[in-house]
Amino acid sequence: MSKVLVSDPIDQAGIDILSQVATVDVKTGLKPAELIEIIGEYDALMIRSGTRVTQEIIEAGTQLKIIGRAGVGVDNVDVPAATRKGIVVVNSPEGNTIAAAEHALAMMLSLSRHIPDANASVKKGEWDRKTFVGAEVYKKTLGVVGLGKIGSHVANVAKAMGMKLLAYDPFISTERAEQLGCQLVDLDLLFQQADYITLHIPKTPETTNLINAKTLGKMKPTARIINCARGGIIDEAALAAAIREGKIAGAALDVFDSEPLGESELRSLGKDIILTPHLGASTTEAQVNVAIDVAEQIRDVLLGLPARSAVNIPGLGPDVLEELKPYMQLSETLGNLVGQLAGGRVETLTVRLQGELATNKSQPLVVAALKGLLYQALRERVNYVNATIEAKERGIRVIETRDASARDYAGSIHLEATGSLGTHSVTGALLGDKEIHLTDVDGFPINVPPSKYMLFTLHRDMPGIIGKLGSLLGSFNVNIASMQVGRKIVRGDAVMALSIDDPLPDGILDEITKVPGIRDAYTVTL
Ligand SMILES: NC(=O)C1=CN([C@@H]2O[C@H](COP(=O)(O)OP(=O)(O)OC[C@H]3O[C@@H](n4cnc5c(N)ncnc54)[C@H](O)[C@@H]3O)[C@@H](O)[C@H]2O)C=CC1
Ligand SMILES: O=C(O)CCC(=O)C(=O)O
Repeated sequence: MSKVLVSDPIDQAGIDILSQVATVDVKTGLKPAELIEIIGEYDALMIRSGTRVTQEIIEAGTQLKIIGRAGVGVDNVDVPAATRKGIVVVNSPEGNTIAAAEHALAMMLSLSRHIPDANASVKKGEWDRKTFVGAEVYKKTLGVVGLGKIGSHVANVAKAMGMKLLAYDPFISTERAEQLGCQLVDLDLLFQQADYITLHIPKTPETTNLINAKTLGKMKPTARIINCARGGIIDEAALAAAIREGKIAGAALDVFDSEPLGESELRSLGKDIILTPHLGASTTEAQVNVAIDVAEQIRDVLLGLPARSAVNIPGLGPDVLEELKPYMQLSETLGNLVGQLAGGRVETLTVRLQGELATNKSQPLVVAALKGLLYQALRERVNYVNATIEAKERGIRVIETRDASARDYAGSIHLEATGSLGTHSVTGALLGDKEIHLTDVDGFPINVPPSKYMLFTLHRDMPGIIGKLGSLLGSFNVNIASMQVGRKIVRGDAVMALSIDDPLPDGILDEITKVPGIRDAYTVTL
């Protein structure tokens, strides 16, 4: 049974899902050295923002197949190091969207009305109504930096509160911004005009210290900044100075350059600053959502299935993935089969998507074909993450083609592998209840479901040949489960596909090719 380590607190709903397929150890608060010491035992690691998964930890995770981040940001995971080792990194892109958006909105209102300090004052026994006079958000301008999932929800609610909305996000369209009631503007204009600025962007080289002494200098003295995105987007020293000097009115921060927040001037700015300990996702609902979302993906990957929100493989929406999953399995099976037929080193793999599949996203199907192709060489070390890199490193040239006119089956995949021992091709489709069928081998039409052990022969279509092969296999105690011949013309060349119950004993292939009329024989394990 697989083993999963959960190294940050996650909801029991996630543990229950993981327990369906794995032994789950929950060990929170581990020091890096302690994690390095034990990570080698585990197939999967599930974290929140508390665990920093460094290259060292990834190197020590010799069995690791997947790292699951129960949340959005994966900046606490060395994703390139994981990718190099073929480890899938998954997150929960939407599970805590509402929680984070509501936290940002709560921060904005709390900051405007000094709620935290007023509350603390009353709890101390005071009744001070003068100090805590606030400002309304109604008819004020909110500048949303990053109009993704969280930024969009914030914009929607802020619009309902009567705020005027400006947005800056270089990666979204004017139409999308307009749908959300936002005017898309450049950053300078947003800084100059906004009464409130809320950040909903990832931390990247471009966004690091986006809010600095210079940009703070462009803002209104009444401006307030909310950061529930990532620490490091704001230069904290510059922000503290700007508030202290009255260059802006205040800030509400949930995230910090270094967490937990240590000694910091930010703590001494009174009612003009609100600080929360990275609570954006800390709602019961969000924690259930992210735990289930990520645990399901870990379960799927441990069962050999693709993950729906992997950050280091081609991104696919859950709907698309659901539709594509059976075809990915088809493509992988065909890749494995054609790799074994080709035998030696494959130099070129041609992937042709046919019929209805011709209009589909090809990248996941190509990756799946490569995963299958490389399986014999790399076994469990090849996966959806590293298949492309591994193929590239082996110098395998990949050609993608499409043929929408191929109409034998609704959608089919044709793979052709050319290598040191020649060229072989296979085609497959999903029939009936999405069952994989091989529909062509080396240009000969067949219709067989693949089985674990198979034998393929290339022979002359002539009387007696099937009987001779059957007797030969019988003499080696090999039981044939099914057999089919594919031929183009009577008494011409033909292919025989046999499903057998056990692997072929050593030496039998040579005997098979000695049968008059049989030119070649290939044994395959799928
Ligand atoms: N405080 C907390 O507990 C939580 C924080 N977060 C953080 O919130 C942030 C936003 O998350 P989502 O909305 O889910 O992400 P998202 O990916 O849906 O949206 C991010 C948006 O930022 C935009 N963007 C990227 N680079 C930009 C740039 N240089 N300038 C302006 N816009 C840029 C993107 O186009 C995208 O629209 C992330 O940093 C995430 O880690 C998310 C959940 C909880
Ligand atoms: O796990 C958490 O509480 C932090 C959430 C977060 O920051 C994120 O999802 O990006």
